[in-house]
Amino acid sequence: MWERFFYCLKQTKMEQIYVFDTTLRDGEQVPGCQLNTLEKIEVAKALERLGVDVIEAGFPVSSPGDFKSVVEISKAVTWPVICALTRAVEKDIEVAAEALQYAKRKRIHTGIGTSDYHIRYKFQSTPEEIIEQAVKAVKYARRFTDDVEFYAEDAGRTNNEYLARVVEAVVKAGATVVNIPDTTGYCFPAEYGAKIKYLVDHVDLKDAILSTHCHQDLGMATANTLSGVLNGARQVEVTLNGIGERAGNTALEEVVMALKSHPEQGFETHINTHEIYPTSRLVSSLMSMPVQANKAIVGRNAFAHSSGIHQDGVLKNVETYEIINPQDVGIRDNSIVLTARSGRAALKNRLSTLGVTLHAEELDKAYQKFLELADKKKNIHDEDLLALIGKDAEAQRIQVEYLQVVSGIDVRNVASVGLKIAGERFEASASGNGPVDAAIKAVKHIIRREMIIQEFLIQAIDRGSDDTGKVHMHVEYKDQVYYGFSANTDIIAASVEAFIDAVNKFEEA
Ligand SMILES: CC(=O)SCCNC(=O)CCNC(=O)[C@H](O)C(C)(C)COP(=O)(O)OP(=O)(O)OC[C@H]1O[C@@H](n2cnc3c(N)ncnc32)[C@H](O)[C@@H]1OP(=O)(O)O
Ligand SMILES: CC(C)C(=O)C(=O)O
Ligand SMILES: [Mg+2]
Repeated sequence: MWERFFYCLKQTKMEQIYVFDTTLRDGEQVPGCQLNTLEKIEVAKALERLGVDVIEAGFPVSSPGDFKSVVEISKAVTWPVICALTRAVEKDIEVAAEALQYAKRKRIHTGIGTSDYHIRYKFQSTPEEIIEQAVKAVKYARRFTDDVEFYAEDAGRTNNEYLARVVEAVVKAGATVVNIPDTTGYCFPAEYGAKIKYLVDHVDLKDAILSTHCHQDLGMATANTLSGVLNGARQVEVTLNGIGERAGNTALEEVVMALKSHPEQGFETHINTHEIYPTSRLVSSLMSMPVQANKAIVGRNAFAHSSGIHQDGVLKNVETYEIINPQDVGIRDNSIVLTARSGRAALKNRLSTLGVTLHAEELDKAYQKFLELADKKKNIHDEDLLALIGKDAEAQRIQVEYLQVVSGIDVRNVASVGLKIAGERFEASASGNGPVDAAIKAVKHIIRREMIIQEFLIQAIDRGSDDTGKVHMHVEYKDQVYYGFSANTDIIAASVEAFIDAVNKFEEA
């Protein structure tokens, strides 16, 4: 890694790769992913924070809703270029220009299919007529803006010689970006790279740049995009989480992090990578498109280590198994997931974060118990561990038998608690300013000591409303502070248990 870093320092200049995000156009073509205008504005603003250069906001002629969204996004967003898609049809171009009227910087993206499949079957046309229509469309679009991008749909399956003629013609007509889509995700990386190189070598591109737009039908979208960049493309068309038609588009996060992780290749983008994960989450939740757990960069497991050898390595030095710092993409931490494939190092580390230090022999014993449990249970949580090493409720002098709480808005918060102390049962009720206050007061009616809660921290372990809440508590008694801990999906129960955990410590002392 250092070698790459020093190589990079020696490089005089990194080349800029422009990031063209089409989450709101190609991504939104996915059934079930349609967003309303307000949601699109929210995504557009997130894309602006992320630092994309171009936002493809929609296809205005396709519906009044899409038209309105392009208008509103144009008003809401300041920095990125706002782009609208059209066919090589005058009406589409006029409507796009109208939708873009409020954009601070606007681009019309027009184009037509150039492969034999499209020319013969879709248009029943000829290669010469298609070039004519393409040129006409670009010239027409230039009447409304001098930022015109042309797409040669199905360029991936278009003969290179003919494609070069199309590109030459549209650049002469005024296109400043020419998009070479692998619309069907058919190309091999070397083939796609060679296509871009052929165009770079055979077309005068001093007034235009080439763009990649790759699809994922064979799982090669990112590889093809990078191959395009290495061979001369200077814009990449991508979507968050790789969403898009059929199997999807190239994922923004993959290309950006691949370029960032390989500075020796000499490319940079304007992306603020810390915004990648929050933007990915936003897109996933608004579009109701879950991200697969093993998705590169943004999947739940992308930085999770579950096998013992990996966990041991990561704990010694995270670079043994991580090529990206999760914080660089906006993920707070890497996670060590305890499973039957974990080793002693991971177990020891997790126990120490719970305030438990074990000697080698104790650790061996705990590890055997841990393996037995892990063979039965998929993931081992903190409360499982505490129970495992003997901090289970059964072993404590004071145990919570039951807890019942009534709380809510505009009701009195009351709690009833049953405790078992040295085998004998005690019950009490109390009210408080909240459910936790009521429950702790009820406990204090039973255990009549001068106890003061000094610190009280509730944390979610993972995420989601079904998550386990961890409670850490410092309870002062007779000028000494005792630590209490519990984890429970019910945070009120966890709070009472943590309090009792601390009380047990001074009762035992
Ligand atoms: C690869 C891509 O992602 S391309 C973008 C895909 N996105 C969309 O299709 C957006 C949603 N589409 C729509 O709302 C509609 O299809 C519209 C408004 C664009 C067109 O609707 P309609 O006029 O009803 O046409 P329809 O969808 O049935 O057929 C498409 C027509 O456009 C023509 N066409 C397709 N692409 C192009 C193009 N790039 N340039 C010129 N004409 C084109 C087709 O040949 C067909 O023409 P025909 O009816 O003369 O055979
Ligand atoms: C409209 C074009 C750019 C497209 O999405 C494709 O060819 O995949
Ligand atoms: Mg596409």
